[in-house]
Amino acid sequence: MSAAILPPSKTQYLTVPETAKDKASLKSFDKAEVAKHNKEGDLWIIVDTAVYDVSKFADMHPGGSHVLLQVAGKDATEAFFGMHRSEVLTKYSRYLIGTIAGDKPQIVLPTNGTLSPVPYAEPTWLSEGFKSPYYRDSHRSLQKAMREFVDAEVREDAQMHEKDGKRPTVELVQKMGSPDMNLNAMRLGPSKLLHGKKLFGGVKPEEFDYFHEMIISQELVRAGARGYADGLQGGMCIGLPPVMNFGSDELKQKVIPDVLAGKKFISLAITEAFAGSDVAGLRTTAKKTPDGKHYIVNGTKKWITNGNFSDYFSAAVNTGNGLSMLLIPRGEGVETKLIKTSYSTTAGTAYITFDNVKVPVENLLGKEGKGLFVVLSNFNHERWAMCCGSVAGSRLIVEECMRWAHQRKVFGKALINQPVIRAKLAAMIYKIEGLQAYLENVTFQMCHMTYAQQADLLAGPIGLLKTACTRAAGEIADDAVQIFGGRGITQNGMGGIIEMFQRTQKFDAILGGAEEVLADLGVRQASRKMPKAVL
Ligand code: HEM
Repeated sequence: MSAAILPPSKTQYLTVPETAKDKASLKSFDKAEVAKHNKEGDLWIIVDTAVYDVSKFADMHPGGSHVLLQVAGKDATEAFFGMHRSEVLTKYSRYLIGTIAGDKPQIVLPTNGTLSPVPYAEPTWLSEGFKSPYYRDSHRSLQKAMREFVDAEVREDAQMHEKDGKRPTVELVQKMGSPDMNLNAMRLGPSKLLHGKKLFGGVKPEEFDYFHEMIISQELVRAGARGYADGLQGGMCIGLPPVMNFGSDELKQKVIPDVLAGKKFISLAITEAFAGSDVAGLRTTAKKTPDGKHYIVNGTKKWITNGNFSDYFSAAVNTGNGLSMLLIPRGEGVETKLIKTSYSTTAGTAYITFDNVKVPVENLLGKEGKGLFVVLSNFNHERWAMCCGSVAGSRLIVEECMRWAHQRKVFGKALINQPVIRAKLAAMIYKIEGLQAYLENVTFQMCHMTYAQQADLLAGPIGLLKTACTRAAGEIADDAVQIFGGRGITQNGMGGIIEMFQRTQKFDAILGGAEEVLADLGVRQASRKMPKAVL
């Protein structure tokens, strides 16, 4: 891998008046003119040199009209930024009527695709002045394209469905799967599926590596909706690889193109109420019919991501001679119902019952009784992908805390002036910086190892990395809530992202292998490689 050392993509920021839809209609006022509009029904305020006529809005203001009347006709900048995210200004720009003549706005807002200027909000390789040996031009162009795509097309859908609990918009998934983007296929890592395809961000199929995949995962996290992140093809990322790697050619032909195009949906159905990480304890059975042409499947599955809207289930079943993997299409005898978990039902997390489901033997994935191998074969990749998301999620929290610590004033000064707050920020920062470096090292190894080498050498390190990520996420969530106070446990407003994170960070500590199991795996693997000679 060549060490391309390029400057990060340019950032672009606009002042609030510059983002107004109808800039031409904005007028120029002096402060004395604004001061005249200081009562109910005629209420103007100034926020960062922009003048808002909130006369009609006052009664609808979620914080009440009283607080607005207190600053009527005045500069309310400080009061405003103690209570709101800056995005509120663009969302309500319809009340913007002008600017204060001669004053220069201080607040700037990012345009779509922009890198954050907040220190530690971006990984080192995207921070101005820093270098990294891992990333080439194609990584940078993909990152830029992904950031723009998430800002322009994913975030709104994510925020809407995180709240209403409905599945991610199918048209968006189909767009991601279109021949112009092929983003769904890219989310499955470097594979034959990419050959000859046009890839998003101008990446050439032959240069696509795990760093590209990491960029996709980390950028999607910036939509700030944990349930939605799993809802948006989380099932495909783990449910399709068993078909890709162990299905017959006919099965692949039938299933893969439709799933990648977003016409059909798939999930991985392993866990049961009876068994989570203990895969050997599964009770779903598949018995062959006397003519040997079908399996009859009976049993249940629980916590199946995307299960509620999936057309296919890559399911672990007991075939009497051990565990086997079977692709079960939705049909007679398959029932799914939503489970309400701590995150949004947009993820489609389901409880599934298989009641005498007839499945053709051709749907067997791999060999009968050798399903454990199929299950294990994608575990490293799945866990590594979860690490990518977890680190990016934690980083988003650091960004939020940095902003808030500088914005929020208590006891007459900004929070950042309190040593106890700085100590919490320091602990957050060194955790994410350490974890991103750890992740990049593991990713680099993945890029340079065969599949067999990865299985031999990386299962332990990835298990430990995932444990480190999720332990850190727990501590970061805890510190973030303390920094945000009541807002950290309130879903709307300033602390919304913190609240979401503290409520959902545990998903990564449980899904894809429980934290304790993976930590133990890491040490057991190391122990197995311990040379006798040094004892
Ligand atoms: C252009 C002017 C304003 C707009 C469009 C606006 C909009 C909003 C919105 C959308 C919320 C809901 C929470 C959120 O999404 O952040 C809110 C809450 C609130 N606003 Fe405003 N606001 C404005 C000005 C002000 C000013 C000047 C003050 C104080 C003097 C204020 C005080 C509050 C308070 C106290 C809350 C409740 C916060 C909480 O529950 O923690 N607002 N405002």
